[in-house]
Amino acid sequence: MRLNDENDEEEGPKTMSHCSIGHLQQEKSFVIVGYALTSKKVESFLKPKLEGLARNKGILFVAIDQNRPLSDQGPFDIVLHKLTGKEWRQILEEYRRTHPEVTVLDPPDAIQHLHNRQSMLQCVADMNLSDTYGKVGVPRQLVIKRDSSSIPDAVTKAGLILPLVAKPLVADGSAKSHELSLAYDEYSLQKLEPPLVLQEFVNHGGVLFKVYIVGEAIKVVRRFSLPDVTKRELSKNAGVFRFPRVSCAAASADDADLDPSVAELPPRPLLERLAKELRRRLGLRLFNLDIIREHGRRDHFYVIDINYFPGYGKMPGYEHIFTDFLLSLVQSRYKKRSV
Ligand SMILES: O=P(O)(O)O[C@@H]1[C@@H](OP(=O)(O)O)[C@H](OP(=O)(O)O)[C@H](O)[C@H](OP(=O)(O)O)[C@H]1OP(=O)(O)O
Ligand SMILES: Nc1ncnc2c1ncn2[C@@H]1O[C@H](COP(=O)(O)OP(=O)(O)O)[C@@H](O)[C@H]1O
Ligand SMILES: [Mg+2]
Ligand SMILES: [Mg+2]
Repeated sequence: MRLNDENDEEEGPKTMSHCSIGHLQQEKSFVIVGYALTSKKVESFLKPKLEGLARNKGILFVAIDQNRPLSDQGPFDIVLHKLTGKEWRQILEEYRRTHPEVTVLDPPDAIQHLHNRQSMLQCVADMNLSDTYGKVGVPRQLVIKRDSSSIPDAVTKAGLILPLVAKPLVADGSAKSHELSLAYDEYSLQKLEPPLVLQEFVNHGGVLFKVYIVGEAIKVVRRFSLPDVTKRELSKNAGVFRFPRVSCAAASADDADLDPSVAELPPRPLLERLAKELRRRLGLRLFNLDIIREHGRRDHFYVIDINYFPGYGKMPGYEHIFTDFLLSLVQSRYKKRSV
């Protein structure tokens, strides 16, 4: 059943009462997706084109009111969320327990796993993926929990090779969690505030691959990244340098005139294996990976970052991919029920 025609595609969201949502869900088999997102995320993700296409496919997005009990809202088929805080996590866990019929995208404890830059990459390290298409690993890294004066010794003991990228251990989406630095010598790292992850910087030709995952769908785009650090630069420089959010701020590198050996996308079968295994190990369906290729080694890849519910608004064709995914969730639930 279609609620509106193609011309209505650009229309904005509708506010609905509990009663009218229930009516739409039951009578016209609409899929009701409750969402709890920041206003920034609503703007970048829930664009009129997505909402219009969704409505034409029988999906309605309904804002969750955080000031009212979740159980009093809906009924929802799917809950889509990206909010932080212990209180919200508890609300969601309780809701999942009392509403097993609702798909919560994604489970809070699985998301929590990505909020620490050590546990985030552990699954990739454990997989140790290596096949005819290539090798996927993580850069060598060291966690400094406290006492910045111990850093030079710890770096020497661990045998980490400079330069190092210093990243806040916590990756909770706050501005602070994105304040990264590049260190040319280990002594200067004493200036930084633990808890930190110190990661070997891998030269990768200044381009990274953003691998977006939406359920079983995978989409890869190129982004500009930090330039390579030469041996000469390393020997001439000392200190730690804060760097801005390069990949986020930079324009897409998809249309740039790049060296083909740098621009070549990672092999599709390798990404498919990686995504499938990570979906299973992480228990997540909505995430992206930042992947780099070691400069000059065609089939050596490193995952450097994993983000929950990333900026899908920048993923080409996300409206179709996302709505198909939402429908597939409901269909697989329906199939399970009727077995
Ligand atoms: O806002 P956007 O569209 O830039 O999305 C951010 C992502 O950008 P990208 O997917 O790389 O384009 C961004 O990815 P990167 O940090 O660039 O790797 C994060 O996923 C960010 O979420 P959080 O701050 O880590 O919770 C994302 O921010 P939120 O939109 O989730 O706040
Ligand atoms: N080990 C690394 N080697 C080379 N460049 C890196 C490395 N780690 C991070 N970077 C660069 O720093 C950027 C931000 O790091 P990332 O771990 O993705 O943090 P954030 O979660 O803030 O996006 C990356 O997009 C990439 O350009
Ligand atoms: Mg990143
Ligand atoms: Mg990140």
